[in-house]
Amino acid sequence: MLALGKLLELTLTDHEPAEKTQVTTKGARLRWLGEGALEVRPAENEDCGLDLLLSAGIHGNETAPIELLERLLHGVANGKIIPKARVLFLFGNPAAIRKGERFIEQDINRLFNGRHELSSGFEALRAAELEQFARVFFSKPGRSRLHYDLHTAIRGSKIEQFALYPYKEGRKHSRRELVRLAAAGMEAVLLQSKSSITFSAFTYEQLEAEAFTLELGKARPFGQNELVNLDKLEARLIRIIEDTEPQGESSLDGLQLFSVSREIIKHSDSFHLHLPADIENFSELSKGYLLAEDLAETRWVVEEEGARIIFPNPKVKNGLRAGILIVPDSGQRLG
Ligand SMILES: O=C(O)CCC(=O)N[C@@H](CCC(=O)O)C(=O)O
Ligand SMILES: [Zn+2]
Repeated sequence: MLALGKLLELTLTDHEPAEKTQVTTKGARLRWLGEGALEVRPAENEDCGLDLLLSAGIHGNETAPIELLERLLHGVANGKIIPKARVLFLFGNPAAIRKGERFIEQDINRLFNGRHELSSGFEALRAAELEQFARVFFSKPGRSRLHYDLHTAIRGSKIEQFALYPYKEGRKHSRRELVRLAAAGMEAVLLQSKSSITFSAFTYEQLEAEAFTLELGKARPFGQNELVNLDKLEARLIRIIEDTEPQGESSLDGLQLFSVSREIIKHSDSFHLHLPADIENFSELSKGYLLAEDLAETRWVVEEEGARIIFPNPKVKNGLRAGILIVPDSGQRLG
């Protein structure tokens, strides 16, 4: 196995490899770009024209996606996967991965799209660095751009694997990408309805990539992910990397669509969320339900028909989202 194929080991031991570029037996080029960042280039004349960014470990305790990227990279490094796409592998928050924590000082996934400039500390610096890796990677004109930012969730979920699709004014969500996600095992897609400060929102809004946050199950420590079944996603990612996806797929069967109705923002320490601590993602909330209260008599009451809650978290810092209210979507506005 080429030393650069062991990106996770290098990252966990905070080690800089002596050799920064290596070539696989199949002619693919691996290039170490910095901590937790490795670019794969297909052999000469093999390039299918796709630039694929795969990130994981934006939250350090979300290990199943990190293990998945590690398997893919091993496959490339030992010649079992023959890349036709350019691929950038990124482990988002190395220090947090080493500690097995979601973050050290602050959540990196709230520091993109310029937010890092308003902050300080190493997570702000890392967010700027991740933006720069992505910006350089997606700077080649005339190529397709795809970004999957892989996560696992804090709590259990009625729908285990789903994607969040960022939003940009004037840009339509792509039906074709949803077909791809369905084939990759995603059971639902949440269409965002406003700009955001996450990594996938940055690559979608600023770098013209098709970009998604993928939620793949419940977060557990390394080696304890047997309940997170990533077989379908892994098989699809290998097909994307090798450019062997089937032609003419069009089915969205089994894929539920939702749109984001509102983000619940925690404004102060007085914020109180009226949900049981063990509530699952996608739990339904009835109209009229008092979901949360905050200072100055702010009340969050469910007004939407068919509303469900995801990512409820009253422990976030003030000013950040403490949950997302979603509603079923007919898919009529897909492009
Ligand atoms: O389980 C939770 O509450 C959070 C899981 C998680 O990390 N989700 C991402 C979603 C990013 C997005 O909105 O695209 C996050 O909160 O950063
Ligand atoms: Zn996460």
